[in-house]
Amino acid sequence: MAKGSDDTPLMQQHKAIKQKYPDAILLFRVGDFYETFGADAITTSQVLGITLTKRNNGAASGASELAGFPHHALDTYLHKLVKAGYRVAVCDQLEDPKAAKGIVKRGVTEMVTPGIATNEKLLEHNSNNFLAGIHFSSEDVYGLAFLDISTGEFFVAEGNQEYADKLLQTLKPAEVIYQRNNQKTFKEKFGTKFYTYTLDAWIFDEAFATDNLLKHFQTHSLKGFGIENLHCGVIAAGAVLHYLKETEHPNLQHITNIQRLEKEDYLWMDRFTIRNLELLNTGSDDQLSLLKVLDNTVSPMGARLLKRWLLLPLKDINKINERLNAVEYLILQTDVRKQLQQLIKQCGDIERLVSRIPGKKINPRDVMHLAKGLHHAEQIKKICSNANNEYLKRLGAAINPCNYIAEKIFDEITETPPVAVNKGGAIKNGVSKELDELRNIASGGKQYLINIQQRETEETGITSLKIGFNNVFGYYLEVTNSHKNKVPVSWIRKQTLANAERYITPELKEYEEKITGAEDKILQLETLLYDKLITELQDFIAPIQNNGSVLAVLDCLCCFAQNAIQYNYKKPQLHEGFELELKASRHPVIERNLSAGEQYISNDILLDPSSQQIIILTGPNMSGKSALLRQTALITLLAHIGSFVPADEAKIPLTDKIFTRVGASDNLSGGESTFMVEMNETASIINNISQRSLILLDEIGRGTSTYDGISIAWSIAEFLHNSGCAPKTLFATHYHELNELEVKFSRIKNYHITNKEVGNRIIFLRKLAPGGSTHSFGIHVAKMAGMPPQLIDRANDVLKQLETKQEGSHNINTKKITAPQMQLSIFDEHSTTFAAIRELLENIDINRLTPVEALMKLNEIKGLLK
Ligand SMILES: Nc1ncnc2c1ncn2[C@@H]1O[C@H](COP(=O)(O)OP(=O)(O)OP(=O)(O)O)[C@@H](O)[C@H]1O
Repeated sequence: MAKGSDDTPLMQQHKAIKQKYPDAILLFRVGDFYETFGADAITTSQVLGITLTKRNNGAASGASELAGFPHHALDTYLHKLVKAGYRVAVCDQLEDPKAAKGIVKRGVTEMVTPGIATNEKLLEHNSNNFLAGIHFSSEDVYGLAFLDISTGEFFVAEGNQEYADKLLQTLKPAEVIYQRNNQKTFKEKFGTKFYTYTLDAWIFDEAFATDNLLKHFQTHSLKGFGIENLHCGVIAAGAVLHYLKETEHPNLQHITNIQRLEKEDYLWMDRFTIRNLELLNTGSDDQLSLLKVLDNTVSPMGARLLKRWLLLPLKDINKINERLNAVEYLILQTDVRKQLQQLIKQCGDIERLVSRIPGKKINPRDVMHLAKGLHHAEQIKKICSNANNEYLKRLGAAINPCNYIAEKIFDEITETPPVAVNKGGAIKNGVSKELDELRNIASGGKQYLINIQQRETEETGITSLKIGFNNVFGYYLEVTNSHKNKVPVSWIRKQTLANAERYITPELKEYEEKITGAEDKILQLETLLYDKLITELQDFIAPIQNNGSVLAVLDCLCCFAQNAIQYNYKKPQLHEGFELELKASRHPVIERNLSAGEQYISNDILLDPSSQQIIILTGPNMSGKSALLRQTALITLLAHIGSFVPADEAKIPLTDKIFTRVGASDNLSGGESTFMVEMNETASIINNISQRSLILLDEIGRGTSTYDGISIAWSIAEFLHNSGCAPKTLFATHYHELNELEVKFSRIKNYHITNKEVGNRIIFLRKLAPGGSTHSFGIHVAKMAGMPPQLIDRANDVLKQLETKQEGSHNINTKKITAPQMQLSIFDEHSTTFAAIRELLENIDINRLTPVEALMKLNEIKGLLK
């Protein structure tokens, strides 16, 4: 504390602490309030909508801004500040103010930031809240660590920029920390959407990081975790642990493991694919995502795991089959599944409850919940051990019901304990002799007061005599004015009310001291006993946490079984060959979105690298091309997470990567409609394909002029065909010129989606059929839109000319097209309408015209006719 300062001692203390946390809002506990001062107060009052006042700090500094709120409202206000993007340091009183000599000792007990949140209000129960650390090496190697402090899950990974980006986009950390001098690079490589915080360079040092990890896990090497050769990953993980300590989070005993996220273990989907397939979000609230359709889990642990499974599908056929077989068993054994779901549901969020044990933030009600959860876990263990399925048996064996501590909790904690231990009544009778005695005194003392009241009433004849209590002078005897004259002289008057007087007696005071003394002692003793129990509970963190992970897996398996029954999904056959064969397959999300009475038309799909590697898919707008492409990818993905699939039969080859690319104009709402983006995205496929990849191209090339688009689409298809690794590809397009590819390349096949014209209407049959379609669908749609027949005839005419020209030359000049034979006799050649249409047509540069623009031009012409 600076001597000679004119600030009050309290403000000097505030200044000294604030200096250590300059970029955080300091919530400074003063009595029953958390106060903020100066700039912090201005921000806090704005964010929380609380009053901003001034406070006199001492002679020199004058007045400073002040904003505060009662201490019991901390949870509510803290999460608002953090949600608004602020870092908040909570500064508490570190000693009992009554016992303090001079100014109360204060210190920051916790720093809360978006990535380090344990408060339920800041967390979504079905999503992880990851803090990520990222380390950049001089080569293209990135080390990443992801830690969810609210569950104890800790992952580490290493890879190139694309992998780093994919993990960041997939796990969506709430906060990313990295080295201060990498600020520019981080923004260039990963964008500006993440909440970030930068740290000093010295923290990103391998020896320092290794030391941090070894100390934390209390091991001699990192070999046991299989991460010792992930040099950059270890640095990132070490930095994350350091950051937790720096932000006053020393109690990390629930972080018991660190897992390696190996790129090669998972089916790869880049972020365009995750977005295009609408796995997690659709961009519209009333549309379902795949996750929403699939998520019938019954616990938050299961919901969080399902999300991870969806984003990181397996590539190991044995592990996938293990899940599929367990799901099959749970479908057949409905009772087993229902019992498991019922029990898992009652267990609560074990992972998040456990994370509150190390800092002793777990309350008596949570502890009781945990003990009940352990009882349920024991029953789950029994059910799984009796199951006729190896994987379920193994999962059952992994559950540890921790009987000792569960029984101890049941023995010591009351059936319905209070939320806060200092409210009293958390510890059962019979746990401590001393506590029982004190409770007898407290309740016996109260009885004694009742006896005094009765005795004095009889002796004095004051029939209205009452014993009451207030905080100013404790217990008192209250006498209404009509009985005032009967009051004995030995009573001491303390208060006069409108119609009564209040008195105390020495006897009353004596018992009062006994009672209140006992009550204080009871609370102290209960807190002590509770604390002892929690200390013991700390030894069980690892097994309880492991139970949480096992329950999450069981929840997901039961959920898959339930989905299979409810949605009529079938077991896929994973194989190590390359053919993909689906019988009567459906789109899992669209079929759930259909209105009553509508039915999803199923389709057979075959992709075989030796004969039908690439399918060119044509069909009118809205016929179902994109749906067919996506259902192929989604079924492949579902099979790789161990789920049954929406198809009567599905032979799925082990797949290493799924790529989907959508032609730019489909992405207009995402603000990424440039052709450049489309080409960038497609280029990354070309550079990453393998024999086991599945590629979906939806109208690639349409972001540029027709001829450019066709040429690019053509050459991409040709490249994929001749690439040597024969990746399976579905290519939806409106360019029926691409049907020519089938003639030239042996493994490219044309398919179309059927439809039927009935009068003025088009009926979508939505069946996949061999052969390309040759229709000019744009003109067809114009006809459906009600354009005049003459105009449609003329459009067909122009189209024919264009097609003839195209066959002869690729450099069509619209100016050279023969002037139309005027059939639009309704116009006088010299009329203004005719002139306007002519000018419009002459100004069209067909080379640059996309199909959508052509439609809009037709619409413009129609407008001129009115
Ligand atoms: N097999 C099907 N059964 C029932 N409805 C379907 C089917 N396929 C698609 N649909 C419905 O048709 C709509 C349009 O499908 P989709 O977007 O796949 O058409 P598209 O041919 O790709 O159209 P465009 O060429 O305009 O992009 C879907 O949103 C869905 O509601």
